[in-house]
Amino acid sequence: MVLVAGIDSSTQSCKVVVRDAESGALVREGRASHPSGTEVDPAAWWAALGQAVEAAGGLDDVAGVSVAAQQHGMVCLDADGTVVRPALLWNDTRSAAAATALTEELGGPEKWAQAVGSVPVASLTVTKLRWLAEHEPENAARVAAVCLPHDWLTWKLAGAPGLDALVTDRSDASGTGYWSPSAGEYRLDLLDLALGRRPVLPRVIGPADHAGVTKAGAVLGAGAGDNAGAALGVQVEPGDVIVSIGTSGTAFARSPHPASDGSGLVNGFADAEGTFLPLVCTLNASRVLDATARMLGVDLAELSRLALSVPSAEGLVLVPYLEGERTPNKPDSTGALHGLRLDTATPAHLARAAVEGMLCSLADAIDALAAVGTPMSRVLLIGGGAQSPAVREIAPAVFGCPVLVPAPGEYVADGAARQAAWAVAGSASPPHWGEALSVTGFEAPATPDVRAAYAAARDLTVSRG
Ligand SMILES: Nc1ncnc2c1ncn2[C@@H]1O[C@H](COP(=O)(O)OP(=O)(O)O)[C@@H](O)[C@H]1O
Ligand SMILES: O=C(CO)[C@@H](O)[C@H](O)COP(=O)(O)O
Repeated sequence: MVLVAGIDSSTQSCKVVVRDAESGALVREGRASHPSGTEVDPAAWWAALGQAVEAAGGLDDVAGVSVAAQQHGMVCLDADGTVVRPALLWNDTRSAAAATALTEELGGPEKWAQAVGSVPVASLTVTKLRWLAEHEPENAARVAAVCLPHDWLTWKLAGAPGLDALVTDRSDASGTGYWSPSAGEYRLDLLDLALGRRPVLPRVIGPADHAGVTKAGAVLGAGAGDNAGAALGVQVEPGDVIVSIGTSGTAFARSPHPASDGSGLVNGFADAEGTFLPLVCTLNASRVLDATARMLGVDLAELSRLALSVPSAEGLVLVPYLEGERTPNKPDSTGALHGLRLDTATPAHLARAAVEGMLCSLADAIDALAAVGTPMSRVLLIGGGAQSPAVREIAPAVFGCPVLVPAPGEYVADGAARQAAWAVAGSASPPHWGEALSVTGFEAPATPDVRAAYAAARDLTVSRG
């Protein structure tokens, strides 16, 4: 049996799956936690990857490995390949003012959407480089190469062979803000605009190309951004919209055409199969449930039970912008509770409002995807938050359509493993694994009143000052 491994280095943890390259059958798996915070020393990801690999029984017997990871994080290397400063993650909002300035300097949001498919917000790497140039000029001067979390981990797995060996893939390059998905080329002028010069950038290789070999001789795949990895892992079909509830909330679909949305709501990313992946991303998803459970002094299972113990939050609205927000672009916002009455001041109503508020922000994300013409025939719910019974049952009511939940799994790591199998096989398209995706369907009458109450409340927030 030929084995392949897939790695998901996500915001909260590192997950490794080892699968049969031909059938896709799961052979073994492992995971390890990442530190919290919005800036992280990449060494912590490398240590977690080592632990997760060990928990998965090692990689000495695999023929191929690919890494998918959280997108956008700025990893700066000096001329010796040493990390210059802790990586600024996708959910770090300190570069919000840089995003506004860059947007104006190029001539407005529409110009950026045309240039690179996305309008700068604090999440995009290009804004983090501008922040570095302005706030840490000494560190900026030491930067010899800039890469992303998955690029850096792939390079480490290859033995960190020199800056010229850095590679990335289309999906993650498309989240930098200096690579054009429609042209398939870096926009070095935008790198100049942000940083004032042009450090080494990873070479962008094709979806089934080889990024090198590991010490043990396994082929390294190109890797991917985690959402593109999930699309590969779910074996997404035309018309599928994937909604992922992890640290980030995302809604995305594969598309044959690049997206360009001057409103900034939709990111016109590339996917990991040679086409495109229009995507909307929020900063507040599963952690809204974690935080509400903490406030109520209960675990996630009890939070879910409480949320389902009342038929509605009865006008209580939780605006979920606890980390500020990316979509809509409100980096300085805070969360809020509106409509509180004596009779709704109960743990059950608060639990319900948290689930509904988080889902309403994702319903807005689905609407934004629809507004750029994304075909939608079914909605699939994945990510850690999709394990919550309350999320599964309330999502179809808030989204106003049936929701399918695939069997629990590590779909990002699975996508990376499928890419590794593709790289090993050298075939024209990725291998088809197994039967049709096993899903459970959830349906509920639509609750437009919940969306309306949320729409009336979502802008009523105070800034974090
Ligand atoms: N049963 C559950 N109910 C609600 N949330 C859950 C449940 N199980 C896991 N989660 C949430 O999933 C999140 C982690 O999901 P994951 O998709 O791995 O995130 P990331 O990819 O951002 O690291 C955590 O915030 C955790 O609270
Ligand atoms: O910024 C984005 C997508 O644009 C996020 O989706 C990150 O890629 C982090 O993903 P998770 O760790 O939450 O899965």
